[in-house]
Amino acid sequence: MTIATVPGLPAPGRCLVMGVVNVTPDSFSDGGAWFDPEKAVAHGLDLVAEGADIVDVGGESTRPGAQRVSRDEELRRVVPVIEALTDENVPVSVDTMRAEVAEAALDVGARLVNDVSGGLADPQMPQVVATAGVPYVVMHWRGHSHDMQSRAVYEDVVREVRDELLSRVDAVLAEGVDPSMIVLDPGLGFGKNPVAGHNWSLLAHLDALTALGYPVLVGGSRKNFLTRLLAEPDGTRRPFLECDDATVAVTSLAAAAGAWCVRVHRVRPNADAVRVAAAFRAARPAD
Ligand SMILES: Nc1nc2ncc(COP(=O)(O)O)nc2c(=O)[nH]1
Repeated sequence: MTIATVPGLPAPGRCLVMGVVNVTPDSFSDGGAWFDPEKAVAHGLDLVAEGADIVDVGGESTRPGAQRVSRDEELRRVVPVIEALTDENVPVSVDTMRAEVAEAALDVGARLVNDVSGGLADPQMPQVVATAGVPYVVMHWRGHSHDMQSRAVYEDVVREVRDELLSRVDAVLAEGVDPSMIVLDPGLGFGKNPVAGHNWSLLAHLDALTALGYPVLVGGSRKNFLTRLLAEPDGTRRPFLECDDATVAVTSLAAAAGAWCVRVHRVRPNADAVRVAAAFRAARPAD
């Protein structure tokens, strides 16, 4: 059982750990903590010291209901942070839906483009990625945050997410993106109804995506499906910042199921979890 690799990124024989640096005032679980560029850079370096293989830098909150930030504001937020981190040889991915932001990030050394819209938000994105020849995360997405939850309706969420991702893959391949550079992501929390269990269905059937032959990235860290699962008997939701232990459990499950990478806010415990999962997978006969 090998975990797929992506050229130009670490291939340590285990699930990778992508540490999150949101340079935003309003991301759902850590909004504002790293809005100051110096704090953002220091946090990124801390995440690498804790074991992050990649640092994901984003400047636009994608929490449900969020309004978009301007291109110029997004550029102002992420480019200096990415440049400072790449100057320290940190492998950085840029979390953006905008081709111009991706281009600017690649120009200052970002090594991967993480596009939550899978190329739907900006038709120029696939060409930017194809020209740069860098890994491209194509996440399942059904529209911008302000109304994405209205689209969280499925007959069969696993089949529909798989099929919609494959149609995005066809679209970006047609724009010249190299198939070896594509990473798929089920988009946990994006246009998925936590009450309907969509996120758990996708996690429990990750093989529907890993079987397609592309590396799979899973981003479940601190998300609503966890705050709901861990709610008090009276329904009071677990605070986001108290969902890091549950996130580690999700990491273990995803990595054991063959995920290429997990995207997390707390790195150290998840870096341990992917090593546990690698030992577990190595002890099982090849699937
Ligand atoms: N590829 C990928 N990127 C993402 N970017 C942001 C968020 C939202 O979480 P955050 O606001 O805590 O960063 N989730 C994902 C995700 O699940 N997958």
